[in-house]
Amino acid sequence: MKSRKSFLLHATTCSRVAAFPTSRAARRAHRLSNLLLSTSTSIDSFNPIGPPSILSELPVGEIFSPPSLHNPITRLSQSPDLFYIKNFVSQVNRDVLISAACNQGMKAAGTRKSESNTIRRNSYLAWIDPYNIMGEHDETSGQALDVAREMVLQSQELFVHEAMHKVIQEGGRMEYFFAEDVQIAKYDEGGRFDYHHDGYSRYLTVLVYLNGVGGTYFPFANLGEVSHEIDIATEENAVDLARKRQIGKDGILLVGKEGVHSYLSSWDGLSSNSVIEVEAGDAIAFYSYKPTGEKDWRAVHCSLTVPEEKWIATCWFRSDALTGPFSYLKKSALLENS
Ligand SMILES: O=C(O)CCC(=O)C(=O)O
Ligand SMILES: [Fe+2]
Repeated sequence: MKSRKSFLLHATTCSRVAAFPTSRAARRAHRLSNLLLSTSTSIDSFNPIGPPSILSELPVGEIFSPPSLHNPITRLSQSPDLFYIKNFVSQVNRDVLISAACNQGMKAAGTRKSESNTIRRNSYLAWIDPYNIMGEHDETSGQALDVAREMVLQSQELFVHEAMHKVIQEGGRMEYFFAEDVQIAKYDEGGRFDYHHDGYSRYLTVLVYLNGVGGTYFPFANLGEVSHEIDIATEENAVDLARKRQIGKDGILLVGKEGVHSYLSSWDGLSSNSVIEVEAGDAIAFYSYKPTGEKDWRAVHCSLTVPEEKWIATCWFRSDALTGPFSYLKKSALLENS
């Protein structure tokens, strides 16, 4: 159980290590101890870079139907947090995104770590800026902007924690997150994206299957609260541990029209909880950081080698403040002001 005692422990540890001016830190510590007496929300259970309250309380396997949307959301995993959204983007809108990406000319995918890519194979990218800052577009890309903007707004409404938007003064708003441009990715037959963490302060990912081909695999999904080697892993051994997991038995594999046989050589040990069927337009949302602001290696995932052309659209939400070195203190401040 997360107790008040553990709150105290963290609060003291943080103020000792952080290079904040002492007087300010002392005032903060004082306010934090008052807070401790006045609220039942503990710093450990408060996670603004996790799901909003309504979703964080949803048990694994249960469905939530948001009033504003016809699309039910199912929780697939807790720790790492992973959700599945039925029919998130309509066929017309999916076609718009694909056409706009083709018109733009897709570029072979690199990663920030290397241009000559070894972790991605046969995959191509285009980016759509929902706010069209560059200002020029033809008709197809004009429609794609609207679709991308809708996707970002819906995603943030459903999956960004309420504490990440603050009203600062009457009418004023402060946001502790930002959305990247929407990425459209295409994999040719034989394409894949090896195990990775989405990284770079990307704490929330919303990924839409545009043509009904899946292949996304989360090797550590549903590990639950039990501690595991992955919790003390470094980036390199997180990938090694991921490779030891058994697809179809451990974690969760999202499979589309290509069928589960595309990824499994044998049906032995196949567990029905470990395979989720997706259709074109469905989406997943997952969170990649721990409440402390450190990377959560449980969120490592990949796209397995796909047997046919695959299209996805992805929106990443970032928070430099809450995933940076002082994230814990900033989180405390958010809790204090909430
Ligand atoms: O293609 C997929 O299923 C996963 C893609 C992914 O993990 C990424 O783009 O970061
Ligand atoms: Fe990813």
